[in-house]
Amino acid sequence: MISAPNLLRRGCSLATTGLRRGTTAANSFSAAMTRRLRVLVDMDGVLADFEGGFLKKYQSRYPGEPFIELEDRRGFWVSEQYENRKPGLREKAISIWEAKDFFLDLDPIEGAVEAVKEMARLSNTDVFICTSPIKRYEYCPYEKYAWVEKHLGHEFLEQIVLTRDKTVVSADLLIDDRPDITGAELNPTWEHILFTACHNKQLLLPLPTRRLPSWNHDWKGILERKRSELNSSGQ
Ligand SMILES: Cc1cn([C@H]2C[C@H](OP(=O)(O)O)[C@@H](CO)O2)c(=O)[nH]c1=O
Ligand SMILES: [Mg+2]
Ligand SMILES: [Mg+2]
Repeated sequence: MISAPNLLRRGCSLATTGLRRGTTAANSFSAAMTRRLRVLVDMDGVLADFEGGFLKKYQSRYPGEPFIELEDRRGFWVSEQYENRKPGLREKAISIWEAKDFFLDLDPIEGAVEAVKEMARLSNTDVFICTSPIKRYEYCPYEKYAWVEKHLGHEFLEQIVLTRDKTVVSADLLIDDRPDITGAELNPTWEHILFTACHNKQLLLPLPTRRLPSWNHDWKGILERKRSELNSSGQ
């Protein structure tokens, strides 16, 4: 059994106050406390349609160049597959997401806005949007904030975590379309849930990686399973 001070340190909230007579302090504390679930939700490829937005702007800027249909996309990096298709396309691809308004104009992924708003309303649940800016920083960081305000509302600006290294952010779950998420922390606290995207749909995942195929699938079930795992392991 974890001690009450320990539970407090782990971020539990007091659901009720006061100890009832006839119960031990430890029992009262564990009954009265609820462990909050912290979920990181990635932005590009999970909330914002990076791949669809890229293809649309690429085709209109470079109408004479070959392009890759979304169903034929393979590998996380768009620029690598374009360069393999035709040498020189790497720079053209990069020019698309480095341009002004690329990140701001991205359409929301189907069901994402409703799902994340609903997730944030769940009790004992904290949701953060955890997203990596590109290193050309003229537009991208600003536009990511502006996108969140436009689609999720002003209050969601409190929930943004901008980082190039998601492994140093502590949480219970990270819902992200990138298959290989590595960084300075070799043992991130979160469990990665791979959000299915055109570039990762054919990948065979190393066990025990789990997928969320879309926002129309049972994301609540994934959160509830995690919540009960954490409760039963006493974390
Ligand atoms: C270059 C590139 C970036 N991105 C996204 C991932 C990062 O956002 P996010 O962490 O929100 O998924 C961001 C910077 O690399 O752009 C792709 O999804 N595919 C790409 O090919
Ligand atoms: Mg992503
Ligand atoms: Mg909540």
